[in-house]
Order: sequence, then C-alpha cells, then structure tokens
Amino acid sequence: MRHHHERERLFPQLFARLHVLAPYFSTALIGLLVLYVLLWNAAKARRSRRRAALGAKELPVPPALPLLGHWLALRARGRGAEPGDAHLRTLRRWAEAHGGAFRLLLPRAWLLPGGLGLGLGGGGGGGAGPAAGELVVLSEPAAVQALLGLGEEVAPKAAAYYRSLEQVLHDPPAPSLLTSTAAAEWRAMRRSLLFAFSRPELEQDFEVAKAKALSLASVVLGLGPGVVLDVDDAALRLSLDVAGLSKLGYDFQAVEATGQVLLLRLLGEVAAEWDVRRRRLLPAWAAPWLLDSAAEASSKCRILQDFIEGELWADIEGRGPPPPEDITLAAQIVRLGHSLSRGSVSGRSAGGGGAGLHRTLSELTAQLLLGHEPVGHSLAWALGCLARNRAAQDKLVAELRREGVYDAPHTALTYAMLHRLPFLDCCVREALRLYPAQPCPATVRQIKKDVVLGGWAVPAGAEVWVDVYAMHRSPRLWRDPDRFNPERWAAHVAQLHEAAAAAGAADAGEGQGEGKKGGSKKKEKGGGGAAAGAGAGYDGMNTVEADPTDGAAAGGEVEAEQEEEKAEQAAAAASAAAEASEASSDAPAPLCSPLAFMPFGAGPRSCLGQRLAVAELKAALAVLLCFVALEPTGDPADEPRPAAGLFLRPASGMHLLVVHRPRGPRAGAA
Ligand code: HEM
Repeated sequence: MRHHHERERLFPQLFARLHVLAPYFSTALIGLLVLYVLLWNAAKARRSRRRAALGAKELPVPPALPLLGHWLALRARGRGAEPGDAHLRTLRRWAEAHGGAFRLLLPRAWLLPGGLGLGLGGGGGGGAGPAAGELVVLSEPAAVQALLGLGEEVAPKAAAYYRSLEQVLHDPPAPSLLTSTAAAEWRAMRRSLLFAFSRPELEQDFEVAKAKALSLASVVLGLGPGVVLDVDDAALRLSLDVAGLSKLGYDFQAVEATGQVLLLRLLGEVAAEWDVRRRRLLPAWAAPWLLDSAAEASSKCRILQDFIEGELWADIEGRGPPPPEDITLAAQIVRLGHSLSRGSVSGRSAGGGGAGLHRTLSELTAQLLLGHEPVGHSLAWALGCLARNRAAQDKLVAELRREGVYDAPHTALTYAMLHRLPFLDCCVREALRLYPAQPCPATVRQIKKDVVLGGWAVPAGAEVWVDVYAMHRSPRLWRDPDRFNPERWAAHVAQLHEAAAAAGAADAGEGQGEGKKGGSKKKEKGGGGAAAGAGAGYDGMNTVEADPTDGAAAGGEVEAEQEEEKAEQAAAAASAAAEASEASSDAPAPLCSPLAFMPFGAGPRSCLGQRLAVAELKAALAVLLCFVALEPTGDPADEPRPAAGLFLRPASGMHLLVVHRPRGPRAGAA
C-alpha cells in the first residue's frame, strides 16, 4: 500500500519536472536538426566541389524516404516472391532509370563515423575525405570494367562487406581466398591455385564431369519414363561430386545417393547464413541482436568443418605429402596448410598447427561452397531454359548428333572437341546471361581515392556494388533482354572460335618436336595430341589470367608483364565498353553486347574456377541431353522463380518432366 502511495506521488513530480525540462529538450532537438541539415548541406557542397574538380557527372539518386533512404525498398518482398527476387527487380528498375549508375541512401550513412563526408572515419584518400557509408551501384559496362580494372590498391574487395563471411568461415575472423584484399597472401594463394585450373587439369576435370553426368543420366533413366525431376537438386549433387572428385580427389557420391546428402544440407545452411549476414545494411553495433545469429552461423560452420575434417581432410592427409609435380587443388591446399602451421605464410590467424589446420579447413569449405553451388544452379537454369525453348533444345541435340556425341558420348565428347559444339557454347552463355550465379552484388569494392568511373564521380570511401543482373538484362545493351535466345551469341562465338583456331595452329607450329613446357603433371592427360590443334586455347569466357602451365607464364618478370597486360586489357575493354554504350544511346539495342557479359567478374579478382565451371556445364548439358528430353510440367506451381541468396537459385527447385530419348545400341548411360 505504501509503495502504491509513493508511486502516486512520484509520477506527478516527474511530470512537473518534465514540464520544466521540455523547452530545453525541444531546443536541443531543434539544434540537432539544424546541425544535421547544415552538415548535410556541407557534405553536399563538398561532393559537388570534388565532382567539379574531377570534371565528372554526379551520381543520380533514386527517389528515397526521409531518413530510411532506400533501406525499405531494398528489403521489400514481392508478392509471393522470395526476398532476392524483388530486390533484384528494384535495382534493375533503378539502373534503367538512371543509365546504369546510381547512389543509394542507407541509414548507415549517418550512423557510421564519416558517413556525412566529414572525414571522421579512416581510409580516406588524397585529402578529399572519405564518404564511408555511401553505396554506389554500377551496371553500366564501361563503369564496371573501369572499376574492376582499377586494381587492388585503389579498389580492393570491401573489407566491411566481406567481414561477415570471414566471421562465419574463420574463428578468429581471417581473410580467405574469396575475401582477402591486396595482401601478398592473397596473391600467393591465387597464383598457386591457378595451377589447379590450368589446361591439363581441365582436360581431366572435363572427363570427371562427363563420367559423373553419365552416372546421373543412368540414375535418371532408372527412375522410369515420364517422371518429374527437381533438376536443381540433381545438378547440385552433380556439381558437388565434380568439385570433390576433380579438385580434391574425393568422391562424395551424392549423385548415386538415394536419400538426402548431409554435406549438401550443411553447405546450403552455411551459404544461407552468409547471405543473411551480408544483406545486413546496418553496422553491427546498431543491430546487436545480429550477434546471436552470428554465433549460430559460426556453430553451423563448425559442424560443417568437423564433417569436412573427419571425412575429407582425413582422406587427403592420409595420402601423405604431395610430390612437387602434383598441382591439383588438394595438393595446393595441403601445402598451404603446412606453410600456415609453420607460420611461413603471413596470416592473421596463422599462429601454429591448430590455427593452420583451421585455416586450411576454412579454405576447403570455401572452395566447396564456391565451387559447387553456382555451377549447380547455373546448370539447373540452363536445363530450365532449354526445356522451355524446345527449338533451342532440338538444335542443340542436332549439333550433338552431327558431331557424333549423341551416339557415343563416352568417347566422342572431349574437352579438345568442344570448339566443334558452338551452339552448346551459345546456350551456356545465354543461360549465364539471364541467370548469373552471382547477380547483385557480384562483387563489392571499397574505393580508396576519388575516381571517375564511366564519367561518374565516385568519392573515396564509397562502397561499390556491381549489379551484373541489371547489366545482363538491360534493354539498352541487349535486344529483347528477357528472352532466352542462344542465337544472339552465334556471331561472337564464331569469332572466338576463329581466333582460338588461329592461335592453336600457331602453337602447334611452334611446339613441333618441342613438347609442352611445364608438362610434369601428376596425372597423364588424355587427348594431348588433339589439344594442340584448332581450338586448343579456347576456354569459353577468357576473363581469367593466362594459364600458368603455358611455359613462359611461370617466370617472375613475366608476372609483371602480365599485370601490365591485364591493366591494358581492362583499360581497352573499358573504353570499348564506353563506345558501345554511347553508340547504343541513339541506335536500337544490339542483339548481343559481349562487353556487358560478366558472369564471372573481370580483372585480377575474376572467378578462379570459371574455366572449370564452363567445362562442367558443357559436359553435363551435352551428356544429359543425349539421354533425356526435358519439358515443363505444365503445372503453374512449377514455374521457377529466381531467388537471389548468396547465389541465384530457383526458389522452390526446378521441376521438369523427363522424357527418355531413343538410343542406338552403342550408347548406354554409365
Ligand atoms: C557458374 C559458376 C560460377 C560463377 C557464375 C562464378 C562467379 C564468380 C564471381 C562473380 C566471382 C567474384 C569476382 C569478383 O569479385 O570480381 C567469383 C570469385 C571466385 N570464384 Fe567463382 N563462380 C563460379 C564457379 C566457381 C568454381 C567452380 C570455383 C572453384 C572450384 C570458383 C572459385 C572462385 C574463387 C576462388 C573466387 C575468388 C577469386 C579471387 O578473389 O581471387 N567459382 N566467382
């Protein structure tokens, strides 16, 4: 009772006090608002001065809400759609409205120190002052080429963005191959892993992919005619097996397994956690509840890594130290693990045996995640496109028949003969254009000094997202951009084949009687003679560094030359892309814009596994279509909806009707 009376007396007193304090509060609030407006205007004036100094255009800003900016629009879910779907559509709409470059306003711009361009944060460049929190989205090809050609010193991968991934993968957080910036560590790792994706390795990896695709065909045929199959699930099993066998020498047997595959589930869960954390648009201190989900993510990753340690790593280690000539990915990772445990590779977490092992396992996990999921979904999208475009599917099968692949896929289909399947190449490109596995952001960079990208001023400190999805579907760059039309690539692919054939012929001339340098490989490759002929240099996308086993490329000075060459190539591509974009402003959109095609990124951080990915996609498509025809089920619920998680996947799988193709006596599956 006494308490009750005390409370009764306390509230009127409090209200009386508040009444007295109210004018002070409101004056302080008005003061803060005035200060905010002044700072905002000062930041705006500062930006205009910088832009004027650079002689560049100001980045446009789509209509935004006060204070919340574009935050809600980016988080909006479309009706019945997965989150990523609406997010991609919104960004694409803004890209079209603003010519492929715009600035986003996010609450974090005023939550981060230096967010108002006041120069309070670190990492500023050239005295212009940082613009921490500013987010720029680019899909204009000239601007994107220019960004990716800037190099790691000026535009490294954005540490703040990739930190969330590092926290999931590494405990304590440490850069992985995917995320580390210009450090010597990343360069050394990338250079050593590049060997694992060299031509001789690829030829063998292609055979592995073909064998697994034949196994999958046999499993599918075993289900009987007329079944509805989730080809996304089947494709993920296939790509996991190919990644395991070709790169780590371990068969997960996911294709042959009848039930759920634990490793696939764990990898999926970890990828989903990555995705949730990278979408976070607020700094961690402004959203402390995220720390719980961070802990959960890390524990899921630990379960996955325990599994990998027990199953995969034990097997790889059990093989003993790899001989020097072994350049497979497994061997490179073992060497990396050993140098980490000796502390000979500089690394924040490389402090001894345990940390070294942990880093190695994390890299293995990252490789598996990076390696299998984008390929699996890309294959599912390609199969889905072909099922819905029967004319294209029939044309592809006709090409396979013409080249003898249909009748004898086991023997006739080799890496060296891929140049004889140009329509297969067109189909792979068109599927990757419509459904790039990493749609947006395909890559995230942090700008270290004021730069001009495609004519727009981008201030130091800005975070830049590359929106490959919007670029690949821009009506300014592609005629009828949403239509699956593999024919649009025909002329470009023919040109590439001619160039590769000419280079192959020149190589064959030079190499006569000499043999191939750097030929000390663990496994002997098959079809080497044919590889020296026409099409030998042809790898599909050509945006990755020169093959390190190509003799001269192994030398030290050559590296500097390569760097220069790469910078020149990027500059040339940027100016060609600028010309193409200018030309397209008045004229009707071109049927095909190869410079606006970047499913694997570009420049020195482009996808390391792209040649393998393309080879695997080709092997799987060619083999599967030799045995089955694919059709839509006719059920509207089976129409695939894109969902952009860490990778662009069909939200509820890709369900297709499987029809057996008539086979001759020579061509059984598996
Ligand atoms: C269709 C399949 C694939 C697509 C579309 C794809 C796409 C990409 C993209 C867009 C990047 C980022 C480039 C950048 O930040 O500028 C990337 C990086 C990377 N990818 Fe892929 N990828 C695929 C398959 C693979 C495979 C099969 C592997 C390995 C087995 C792989 C390994 C990597 C690695 C290691 C990086 C980081 C490279 C670095 O930062 O130096 N990817 N990929």
